[in-house]
Amino acid sequence: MREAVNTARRIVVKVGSSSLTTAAGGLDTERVDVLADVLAGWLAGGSPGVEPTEAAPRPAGSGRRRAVPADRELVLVSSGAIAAGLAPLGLPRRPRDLATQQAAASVGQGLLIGRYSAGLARHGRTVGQVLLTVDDVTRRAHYRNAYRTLRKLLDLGAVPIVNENDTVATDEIRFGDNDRLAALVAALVHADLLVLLSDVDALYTGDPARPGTVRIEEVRDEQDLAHVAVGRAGRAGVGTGGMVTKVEAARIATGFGIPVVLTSASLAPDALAGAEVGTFFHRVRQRPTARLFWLAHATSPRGRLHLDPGAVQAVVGRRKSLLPAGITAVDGTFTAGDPVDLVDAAGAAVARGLVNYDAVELPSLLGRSTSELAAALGPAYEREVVHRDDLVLL
Ligand SMILES: Nc1ncnc2c1ncn2[C@@H]1O[C@H](COP(=O)(O)OP(=O)(O)O)[C@@H](O)[C@H]1O
Ligand SMILES: N[C@@H](CCC(=O)OP(=O)(O)O)C(=O)O
Repeated sequence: MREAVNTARRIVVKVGSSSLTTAAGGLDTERVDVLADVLAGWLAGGSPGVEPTEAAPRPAGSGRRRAVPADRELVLVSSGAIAAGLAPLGLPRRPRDLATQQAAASVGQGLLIGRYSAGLARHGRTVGQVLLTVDDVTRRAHYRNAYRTLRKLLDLGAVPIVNENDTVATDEIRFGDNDRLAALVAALVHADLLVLLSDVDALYTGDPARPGTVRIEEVRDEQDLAHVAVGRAGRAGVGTGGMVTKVEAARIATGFGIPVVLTSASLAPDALAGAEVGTFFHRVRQRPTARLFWLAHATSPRGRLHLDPGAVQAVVGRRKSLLPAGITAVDGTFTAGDPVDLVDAAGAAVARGLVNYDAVELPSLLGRSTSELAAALGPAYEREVVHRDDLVLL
């Protein structure tokens, strides 16, 4: 039994397109219903899977509805909009071009959320659709807004169902995969557990279609992943990121202190009951503050500050603030307060931080000491370019 699963009170469950679609294409309504039953079972505090899963609708408030303890909260991140829109639009396979994907998502998202609404209503649960773009979880003002909406839905006892807002997301600003989005949502709501459900029951040492690969039961650190061939999306042809994005999502979540279970949708009842199925990623002990986590994983840097080797050593090795003297060049257009990357001589990003100057101010300050700047320009110029409290190492 997994203690971290059994004690989790607020969870984020992400389900992939491959677990929600039929072999012929289109939404597998039966599988959506089963998932809704399993999730409602977990919310009700019982052993999921013991909860009745009959397909027939049952009136809300009927005698069989369980009392709902308020201490369990669930956010569902569901893919499947594009896949669900294919059959209704007569599309034989997942389109490659963005416009057709957006059209399919537009049709499919409604069908998807409609089915979840009906499925969870059978258990007296209300769902709320939350469609997010990258900006909503990367820009700080939006991030707070997204948090407030999710928090309010949870407070009102609803189940937020999140997906990327595919119909407006362009190639440039797209997440493209919901695994990373789910990890960011888990961090956003301070979840106790992230559950990634796919069409494969666990992370394997290599492509599970090949003979000889074995299930990885748990991952404690990067060492455990050293010999794993993490591959792209599966044969179903509807998923996007494959294991690459799931392992990346697990890294993000565990780095925020959130353990992750990766398994198949069909094993979800066992996984949620704490059984040792799938792959369990242990949390990495050190938990950054929410603000620094946001800085490392959710922001898009607005510029780059090039550091000389001494400044890299000071910032990375000694955790010092970045001063103008150690900067050799500046790229990008940013204003004070924006996130920027600090890069070494080879151009590799070593840290990210909130900059204290506008981009236009910096060139004339580079290479000069703070005391020299203060004497020449006034005490306001004594400030660090990036303060160490606003810095996170990458
Ligand atoms: N090392 C691995 N272990 C498990 N699955 C893997 C591995 N490498 C690649 N895969 C593939 O990743 C697929 C799951 O990813 P994907 O198709 O994107 O699913 P989803 O739609 O659930 O996000 C599996 O079907 C499997 O074929
Ligand atoms: N937003 C897209 C999901 C893209 C995606 O991440 O798919 P998947 O790899 O199946 O989780 C959709 O709803 O179709």
